Amino acid sequence: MSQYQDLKQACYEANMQLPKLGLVLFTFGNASVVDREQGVFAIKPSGVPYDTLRPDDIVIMSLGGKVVEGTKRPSSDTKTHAVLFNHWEHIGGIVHTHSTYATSWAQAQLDIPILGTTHADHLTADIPCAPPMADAMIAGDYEHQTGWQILNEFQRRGLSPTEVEMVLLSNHAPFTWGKTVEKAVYNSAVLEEVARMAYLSCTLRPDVPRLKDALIQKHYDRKHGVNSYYGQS
Ligand SMILES: O=C(CO)[C@@H](O)[C@@H](O)COP(=O)(O)O
Repeated sequence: MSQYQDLKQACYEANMQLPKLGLVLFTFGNASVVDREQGVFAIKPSGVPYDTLRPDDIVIMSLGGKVVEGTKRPSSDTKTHAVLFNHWEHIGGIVHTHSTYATSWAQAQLDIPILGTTHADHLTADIPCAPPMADAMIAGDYEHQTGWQILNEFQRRGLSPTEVEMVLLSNHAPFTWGKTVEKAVYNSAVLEEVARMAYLSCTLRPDVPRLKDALIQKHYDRKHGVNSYYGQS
C-alpha cells in the first residue's frame, strides 16, 4: 500500500465534492492537497472525468514539480498549483473550477464588487480579477506563469492570501485555496454563489451601489471576530 494513500483519498474526496456542488462538468476542474512534512502534493489526473475518477488515479507530485507516484498524467494546471503551494506556505489545498458565474466575471475581465452581506460574511474586498496574460507569458511556461499572474496581482493590490482566498483569471476561470482543501472547496462554492448574486444584482440595477464600509466590517467581524466560528478556526 502507498505511503500516500490518505493524501490520495483526501484529494479524491475534495475533487468529488466539485461535481456534487455543481461547480464542474465533465473534466472542467481540479483540486489538490499538500503534505508539507512529506514535501508532496496530491492532484487530480488530467482529462479524467469525475464520473470515473478513483482514489488510485490521484497523482502525487513533489513540491519541486516531479511526479512521485501515479500512473496517470497530472492535471494540466499542476504547475499553477505548485507555484501557489511554494509561495503561500499557510495553504493546504487549492481548487480550480470553471463554475459558470465566476467564470463569466473572469471572461468579462471584471472584479466582483462587494454588493451585499453574503460577500462581506466571507471577505471585505472585491474579488480580484487578474488582468489578461501577456503574449510572452502565454507562449512561455504558461501554467507556471499563471501561478505568477496570481502572486503578482495579489502583491500589486496589497492583498493577503489569508484574507482573500480566491481569484479570477481574465479569459480563464477562478482559483480558490484555504488552510485545508475542504476550505478551498467551500470557498469555490461561496465564490460561485456570490458571483451569481452579483451578476443578478448588476442586471436588475446596473448602478447598484457598493455595500457600505460599516456593513462590510460589521458582517465580516460577526463571522471572523474572536468569538466567531471562523475566528476560532
Ligand atoms: O483550465 C482548464 C481548461 O481551460 C483546465 O483546468 C481544465 O480543462 C481541466 O484540465 P485537467 O483535466 O485538470 O488537465
